Amino acid sequence: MAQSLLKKKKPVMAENKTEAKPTVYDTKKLNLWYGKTHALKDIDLEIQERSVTAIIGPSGCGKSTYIKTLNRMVEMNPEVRTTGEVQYRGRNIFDRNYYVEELRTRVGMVFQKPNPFPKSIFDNVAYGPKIHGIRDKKILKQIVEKSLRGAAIWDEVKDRLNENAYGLSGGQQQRLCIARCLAVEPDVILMDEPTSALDPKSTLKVEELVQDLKKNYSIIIVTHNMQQAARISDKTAFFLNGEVVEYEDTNLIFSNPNDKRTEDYITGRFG
Ligand SMILES: Nc1ncnc2c1ncn2[C@@H]1O[C@H](COP(=O)(O)OP(=O)(O)OP(=O)(O)O)[C@@H](O)[C@H]1O
Repeated sequence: MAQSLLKKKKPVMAENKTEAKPTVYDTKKLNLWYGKTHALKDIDLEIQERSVTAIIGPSGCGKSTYIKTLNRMVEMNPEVRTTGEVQYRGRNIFDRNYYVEELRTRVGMVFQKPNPFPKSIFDNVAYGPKIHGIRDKKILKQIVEKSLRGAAIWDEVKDRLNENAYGLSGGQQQRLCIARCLAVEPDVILMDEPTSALDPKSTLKVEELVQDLKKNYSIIIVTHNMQQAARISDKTAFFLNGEVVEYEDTNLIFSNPNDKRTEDYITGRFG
């Protein structure tokens, strides 16, 4: 499949490495069980701010579970048990006195299938700020415009803000969901296969948007599409059977992987 992604092996030069940025998430020896299923095993990952981190790996290897742990969404399942730490900006999110609401305000999420609310385009974006107590119509208008511009969809919807969001195309709905995320000014955006339900043109738009958003946000994206990981991410983590096999600068992982299993996966030998 992705043979072309793996260029001829070259010795790795230190200067090929991207410069380290401050850490936003530091996962230490994270283990997670769904009942008896051990889905995440001793995950150690340090994620840098204002960059795009791709999580790749075959189906069932724990990618979604990992990112749903970062905003504690996994906890909605009463069977889930975790050990280890996930530090967000230096604080363990599993600490008893860590408010999950606070975490979710800082960490937004975009899902595989666009999931706008059955409301107008305007109300979809204004929803979060309203929940946070913003009532002033002028301020809400400003937030909505800024968020829609930030999600590169303003020009397409500015004349139909009061129309139902369900009238938008799938790609537009996904960018609207990104705008809804931006409206509460998050720090991190988690994306779980955000383009898998989109056509190639909409996929390209979302990929361009992700590249643009990383100037201001830290983005962690699960993707099955290795070309996409290679195109848009700075670092890539390759998961297999609940473990991180390799975590490296994306250009290195796709040109000179350290582990044979990574090489086999990115060249399409399995998965
Ligand atoms: N709600 C759940 N209850 C029980 N087991 C689960 C649950 N969700 C996931 N699992 C199991 O945890 C493991 C990891 O699943 P996860 O969905 O995180 O993988 P994934 O890499 O995101 O897969 P895919 O690419 O197919 O979405 C799998 O063995 C899966 O069967």
